[in-house]
Amino acid sequence: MTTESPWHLVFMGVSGSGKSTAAHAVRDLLGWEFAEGDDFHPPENVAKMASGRPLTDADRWGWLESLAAWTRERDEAGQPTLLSCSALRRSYRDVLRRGGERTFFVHMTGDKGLLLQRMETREHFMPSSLLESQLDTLELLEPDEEGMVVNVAQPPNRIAAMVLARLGLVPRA
Ligand SMILES: Nc1ncnc2c1ncn2[C@@H]1O[C@H](COP(=O)(O)OP(=O)(O)OP(=O)(O)O)[C@@H](O)[C@H]1O
Ligand SMILES: O=C(O)[C@H](O)[C@@H](O)[C@H](O)[C@H](O)CO
Repeated sequence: MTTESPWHLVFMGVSGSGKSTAAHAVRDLLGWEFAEGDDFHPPENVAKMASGRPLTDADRWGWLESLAAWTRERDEAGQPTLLSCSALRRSYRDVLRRGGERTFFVHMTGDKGLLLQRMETREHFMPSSLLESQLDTLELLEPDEEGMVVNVAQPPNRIAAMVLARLGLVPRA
């Protein structure tokens, strides 16, 4: 009997696009282990963003590697995962795909006005002034990348249901 590789769902998109919220909603349905990408940033990265300066590729590589390593560890143990990570560029997603064969990206999108409004009404180290550079850096999923696009202007439980339906996953009892 062959065992299929576990799924690794990465909720991607610019800051404030609702990655963590959607991932939590999916976790509530599936019970899979979840990692918040922001928690893996070294303190220098967080300090840089908090001071209103965007990260560079060089700032991001080590962080992405640590996320791929977290995923890979679980992949080898046969465990599916959920991760929130901006994964803005194709090359960043290439690193994350090393975490496991069945990596699937859920790209959270929304109008800039809505994202700004949501960023401004939450407590977070990321200033809304960085949204512009996040949008400039973003590279959309390419046709050969496994994933889907979801508009964040709908309730988290509906987003979660769409993700499960797309992958044929069934909520735990
Ligand atoms: N589907 C939704 N409906 C209503 N509000 C939402 C939705 N998704 C997220 N929000 C709100 O928008 C804000 C940003 O959401 P969230 O923290 O999940 O985004 P994020 O992409 O993980 O952000 P970051 O990458 O900056 O940490 C939060 O205040 C959250 O409650
Ligand atoms: O690649 C990046 O620039 C970072 O991941 C940011 O996106 C933040 O970590 C996150 O969005 C914080 O809110």
